[in-house]
Amino acid sequence: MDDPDSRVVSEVRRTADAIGSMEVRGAATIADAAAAALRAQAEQSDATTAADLRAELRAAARTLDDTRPTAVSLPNALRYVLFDLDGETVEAVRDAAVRRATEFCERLEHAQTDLGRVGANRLRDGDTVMTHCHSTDVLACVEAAVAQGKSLSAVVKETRPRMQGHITARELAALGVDVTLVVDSAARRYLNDVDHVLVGADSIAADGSVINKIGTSGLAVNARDRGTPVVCAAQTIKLHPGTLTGHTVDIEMREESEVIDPETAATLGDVRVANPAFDVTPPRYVDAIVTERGQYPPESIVVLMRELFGEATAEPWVEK
Ligand SMILES: O=C(COP(=O)(O)O)[C@H](O)[C@H](O)COP(=O)(O)O
Repeated sequence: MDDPDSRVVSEVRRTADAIGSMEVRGAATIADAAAAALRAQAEQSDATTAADLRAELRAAARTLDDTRPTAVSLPNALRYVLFDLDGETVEAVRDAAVRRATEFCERLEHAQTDLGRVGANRLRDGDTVMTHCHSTDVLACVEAAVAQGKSLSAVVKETRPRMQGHITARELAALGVDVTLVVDSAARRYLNDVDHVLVGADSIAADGSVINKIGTSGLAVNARDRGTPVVCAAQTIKLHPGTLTGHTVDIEMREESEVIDPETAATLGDVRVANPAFDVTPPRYVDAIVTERGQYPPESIVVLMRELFGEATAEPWVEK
């Protein structure tokens, strides 16, 4: 067979480009798109042997995995779809991949709904939350609380440099939440007025650290100083199995041009621009991690991780 990389279908390449350019963004949305892309690879492949189709699916998974490094939901999605493709015919492998991908996307949706119900229990009628970036898991909590008849307000950080706070503000306002948008540096000023800081996660490490949009850790430290509880809404797809065996989470560095346009940068002289996309909030600054399986103090998340992953962190798209 020719090089399996050359047989990756255009839908997979388009999805990979969309994830890399952040047209598709946010950990859960990325996972959903990646699973759907693998399904497309299985459906559209013209491989003639089961081994060829498996090699193609692995190549597609590598293409998707090479896009953004921090959200573990992406490799977790790929791992889920490629878990058990041992069939002896093309049809058997195709059916298994399509079934696993479909199942993954359905589970993701249900998990978010269940997580929303768990998170909503923390929110009381009349509460104000502060958000950072845009997280569909956070939105699910607020949406469930609103569905329970609670009236909520939100202070929304705009989240430089990509301004995902604008998406959050729009979506919360559409739910009927009373929204105040603030610049990131105004967050501390408003922490006395809020009842909860509510953030999402791209990865959760075995020690309970929360890896989320840059600025989360500073917000959490300030919240602790003010006595405001910090809650992280994260489906179990955000649990990072590699951290069980001591690996750290790779923090994505993005383009300078997201921070400052090249013309303005040129007027500054010899200045370097750094643009880390995520940071690590240590568990001592996080009060609870809300998952679809209930709420956990960050220090006990490792128990759930062992239950879900065992000690196995094999990556089936890496050729052995
Ligand atoms: O940090 C971000 C998004 O960063 P980016 O915009 O760089 O992808 C979100 O808080 C998490 O991904 C969780 O999102 P969700 O709850 O939707 O999975």
